[in-house]
Amino acid sequence: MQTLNLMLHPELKNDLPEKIIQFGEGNFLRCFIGWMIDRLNKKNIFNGRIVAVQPTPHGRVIGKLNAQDGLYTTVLRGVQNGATVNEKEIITSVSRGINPYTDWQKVLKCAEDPAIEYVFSNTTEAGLSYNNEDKAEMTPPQSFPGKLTLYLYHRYRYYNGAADKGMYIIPCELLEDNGILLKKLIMKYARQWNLPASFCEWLNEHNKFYNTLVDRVVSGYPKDEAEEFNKELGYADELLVCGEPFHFFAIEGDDCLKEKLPLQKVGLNVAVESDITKYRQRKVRLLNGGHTANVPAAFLAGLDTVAEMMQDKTAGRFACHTIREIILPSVDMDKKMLEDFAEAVIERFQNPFIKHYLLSILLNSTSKFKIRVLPSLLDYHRKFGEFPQELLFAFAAYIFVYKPVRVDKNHLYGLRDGIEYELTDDEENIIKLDAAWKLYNGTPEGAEATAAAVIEDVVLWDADLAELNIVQSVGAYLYRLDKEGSRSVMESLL
Ligand SMILES: NC(=O)C1=CN([C@@H]2O[C@H](COP(=O)(O)OP(=O)(O)OC[C@H]3O[C@@H](n4cnc5c(N)ncnc54)[C@H](O)[C@@H]3O)[C@@H](O)[C@H]2O)C=CC1
Ligand SMILES: O=P(O)(O)OC[C@H]1O[C@](O)(CO)[C@@H](O)[C@@H]1O
Repeated sequence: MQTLNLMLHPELKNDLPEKIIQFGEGNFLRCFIGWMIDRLNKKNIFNGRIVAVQPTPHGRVIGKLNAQDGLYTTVLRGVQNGATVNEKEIITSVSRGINPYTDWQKVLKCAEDPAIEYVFSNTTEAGLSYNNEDKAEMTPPQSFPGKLTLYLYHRYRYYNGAADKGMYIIPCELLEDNGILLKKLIMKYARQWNLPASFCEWLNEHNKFYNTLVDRVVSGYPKDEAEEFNKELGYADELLVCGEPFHFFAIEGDDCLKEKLPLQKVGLNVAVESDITKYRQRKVRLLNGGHTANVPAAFLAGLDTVAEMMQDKTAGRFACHTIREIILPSVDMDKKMLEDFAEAVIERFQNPFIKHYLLSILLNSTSKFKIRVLPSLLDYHRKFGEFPQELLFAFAAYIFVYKPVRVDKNHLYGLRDGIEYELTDDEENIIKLDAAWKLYNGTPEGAEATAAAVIEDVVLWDADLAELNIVQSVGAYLYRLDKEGSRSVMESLL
């Protein structure tokens, strides 16, 4: 089988100028930014390509990307507005990849190119951070913000701080106020490395950092189906990336960016607005909260993926009910906007092509519960004067998955149907949950003591939940989970 490249598909060659430098070459960026820029180019709008830079020394993508002349395939599969979507497309918006650990000068050369005005990134949440060991003399520094500092400093010097040579910097890492954070990190490097104050002024005045929120589930390379894809497409593509049709990109920005990068013009689901808080809240509460409120109970009921959860007669109905009837009304936002988003989330969760494991979602459940579910529990009470039983049960189900058979630092091992499973969370959280479960002696009083130890821990929740008087109810659900099992409790709540 031949590999996808320009020899195989010479008609895909284009000579569009490079306009974007992108830190990251992972699945998400290829199926989101690369795909969006391709959409623009195919409509003759942006007419520019992306240079992708590998963020860590251990990348395996750049070699393949260059061997394929920057080409790769996106496969978007799922149900959207009731209709089945199955779109396969060769993306031609990436010109080349650079490994900065062997070719740092090539990266700096891009900083000299006046046409390259945009920076995109997705280096995972871990990548948007400061590394004390980074030095200005390194070629390159380890961290992404360190690399970008030197990149921008090179551009600043090359153009003598020209006002019109600043960059549009659009990080896509899933962190609140990611643009502000990236700018802070760059400023910190500039100070730490004693770069001139005039460089910081240039950064401040002539470069724009945007906060964003990205949303699309990208499952990556379809290992189990690679053979079938190769046969169907007529070539082998090691960078083939699968994702869902749904996509949403919110950018906290102005009309200037809307005009320069007119993503909406080609029908992309993009919002460029002065405040993106509502989009973040909508996603965190309904999509991520929809996961965290339902996944522990579904996992305890013996299910393994989100699609399985949604197909299950009990867990699926329970998840839809919790999202539509409990979480949604708790959020203060335009009702129609929330309803549309909730229906889209339910459809996305039902996507049979995406294998999203419940155990992956259970990662760091304590902080997830605090940020994603607790606000819905509290807001519902504030608005309707009572606590929703579904979320009290969700609280109990979260505590129940942490019932340990043993713990090891930041890992906790539980037992489901006689088989061990592994959860990962902060070590301090694991210690607390482990200690709370030591209070359970198989009685309703023991379950209440366990619930109290978790709920009344002010550090876990950054709040004093004792005054809510929910311990008794959560304790009772905990006891029922132990005696009846998750499925039976869910059924009783429907
Ligand atoms: N796959 C998805 O559905 C979505 C993923 N995301 C986020 O995007 C990020 C990347 O996901 P994928 O592209 O699916 O994964 P991937 O494994 O394909 O790509 C990961 C990328 O991050 C870089 N990276 C990893 N650790 C790093 C570090 N410590 N410092 C700097 N760079 C680092 C890698 O070099 C690579 O470029 C994740 O943090 C994820 O939360 C966001 C929305 C959807
Ligand atoms: O609820 P979790 O575990 O964060 O998973 C959320 C999923 O939704 C996304 O936030 C979609 O944008 C992805 O990062 C992830 O695949």
